[in-house]
Formats: sequence, C-alpha cells, structure tokens
Amino acid sequence: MSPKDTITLPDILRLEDLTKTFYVKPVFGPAKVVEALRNVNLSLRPGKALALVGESGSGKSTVGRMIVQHHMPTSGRVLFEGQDIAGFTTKPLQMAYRQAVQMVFQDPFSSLNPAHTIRHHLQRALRLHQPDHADEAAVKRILEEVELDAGTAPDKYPHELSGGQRQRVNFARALAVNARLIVADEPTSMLDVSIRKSVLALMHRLKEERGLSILYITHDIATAEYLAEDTAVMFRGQVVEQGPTATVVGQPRHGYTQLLRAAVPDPKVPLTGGDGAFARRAREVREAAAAPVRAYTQMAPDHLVAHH
Ligand SMILES: Nc1ncnc2c1ncn2[C@@H]1O[C@H](COP(=O)(O)OP(=O)(O)OP(=O)(O)O)[C@@H](O)[C@H]1O
Repeated sequence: MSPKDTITLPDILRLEDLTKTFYVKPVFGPAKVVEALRNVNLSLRPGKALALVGESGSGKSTVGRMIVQHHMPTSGRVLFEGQDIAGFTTKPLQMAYRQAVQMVFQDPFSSLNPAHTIRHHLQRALRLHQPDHADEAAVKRILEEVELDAGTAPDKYPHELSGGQRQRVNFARALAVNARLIVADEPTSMLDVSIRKSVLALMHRLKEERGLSILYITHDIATAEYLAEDTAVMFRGQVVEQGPTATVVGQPRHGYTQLLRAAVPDPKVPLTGGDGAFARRAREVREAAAAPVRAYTQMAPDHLVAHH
C-alpha cells in the first residue's frame, strides 16, 4: 500500500512520490549525491495543520522549499488544490500561487527589510494583492489580528520589535496577501522559550478562525500535538509514519517515531553515541529506518507505518 492510495478527502496540498536529489560538487574531493527526499507522499486538508516532524537533515525544509518553488522536484509532483504547480507557468498563475502559499521562516528577521517600517511591509503586500483594501485601517486591522499594538507597531522598524513580534509581522504579511496555505518552517525555534507558545497559539487561532491551512515543519514532536490534526514523521528523506497526530504521537508504531517520543521533553537530546541501552537501541532503529521503505501498513484509517 502507498500513502497516496488511502487519502480520499479533498486536499489543499498533495505531494505525490516527491523525490529530490542534490548533486554537490565540492571544491576538493569527489562529487556527492544527496538523496534529500525519497518518494514522499503527503496531503494536507484545507483549514487543518499537518506537522512535518524530524531531526536535522531529514528533508523537512526541502519539502517546504519545493512547495514554494525554491527547488524543483527531481521527480514526483506537488499538487495545490488538485493542480500540478509545475503547470503554473504563466505570470498570472505564478502570481496567484505565490499569493495563496506563503512561507514563514525560522529566522523572523530574514524576510523583513530593516530599512522599512511595519506599515510599509504590510501596505506593500496589501497593494499588490488587495489594492482596494490597502489603507491604514486595513494595516491596523491585520496588526490587531496578529495581536500587535495597532497604534504603535506601524511606525516601528523590524529591529525595534522582539523576535516574537517580528514573527507576528510575518504572519500578518501572509494575511495581507490573503494566503490560504502557510508553510511555517521551524517558526518558533529561534524565539525565547517563554514566547514560543504564544506564537503557536497565534497559528492555532489563524487556523481555527481564518480557516488557514498550515504545514508546520518542526523538530519538536511535542508541539505537533498542540497545533496539528495530522503528523508525518520523516527520517533520511523518507516518511516513516503518518496519520492523525493523536495516534502518531500518542501510540507511535514506527521505531523511529518511538525514539523521537522518548527524547521528549528534550527532543534535542542526542539519539546517537554513548554506550547505554537507549543509545544502542537508537543506533539500531536509525540504521533500520535509513533503509528504503518497501511498503506502508495501514494500522488504522489514515495511519500509515513504513516497513523497510
Ligand atoms: N541546496 C542543497 N544542496 C545540497 N544538499 C542539500 C541542499 N539542501 C539540502 N540539502 C541536503 O538535503 C538533506 C535534507 O536537508 P533539509 O534542510 O531538507 O533537512 P531538514 O530536516 O530541514 O534539516 P534542518 O532542520 O537542519 O534544516 C541534508 O542532507 C542536506 O544537507
């Protein structure tokens, strides 16, 4: 069975057999082939969140970058509302897609221009995509929606805001262009622990109240429970388990997902090295999980577990 055979709900986003191979030619030494993604099949239901969970290097960001067309697939397809995004070749289609799908990055500063005020950022987005609603009132309304002070925030520059506030501006910008899907790549991992929860709460509210769909990329499986209806766990470019979050996180069936759960509450705890029983088991699980996926077993409706 393949994951793509089991999903019947209409999806806002669907990845079909997505593969990405990078060919890296270092200055010294032989060329290297990196199989960043291997036959990834995933889908995201409208108005819901899908958490893409995995350790560093598992391929999560590559998935995000292919969705926003920073990378092209080596093979496979990305479907947005049923249409292959590779077919969005005309300018109007590309514009419409870039409006509908917005990415929020780990570093909240990276996508803001330090030379411009928050008003400028939001008005620019509004003018481009909602020219009839680009006035000061619209800027204030959007700032209120992301819980920023609509009285003072418009005149501020990015460096005058905290990391959490800057990330709220990034979400505000996605609202200003009327995005339907947000690809949030580790949106809280550079923020102080104390404000991470409030940014997650904002995403949760935008999903519930605005009906936004969210692909939530994270190494932190515990936060998936808070935000996402569905969770997919990746390791070495493959999806090893996916399904309803309550099931994947609550009763994980794949050895690697169990390993990730065991690392909570500190998911950064090293899963390799050391001589203890846990480290030995971790090494075995990782070795097994790195082998190509042969098939998926359906443990329950929509709950798929890989066999290697
Ligand atoms: N542009 C690139 N050129 C070559 N290799 C790449 C490129 N982008 C990613 N990779 C490789 O692809 C693999 C997956 O990387 P990716 O960034 O998608 O993982 P990740 O799970 O998002 O990790 P992180 O959380 O550290 O970003 C890694 O081995 C990485 O080195």
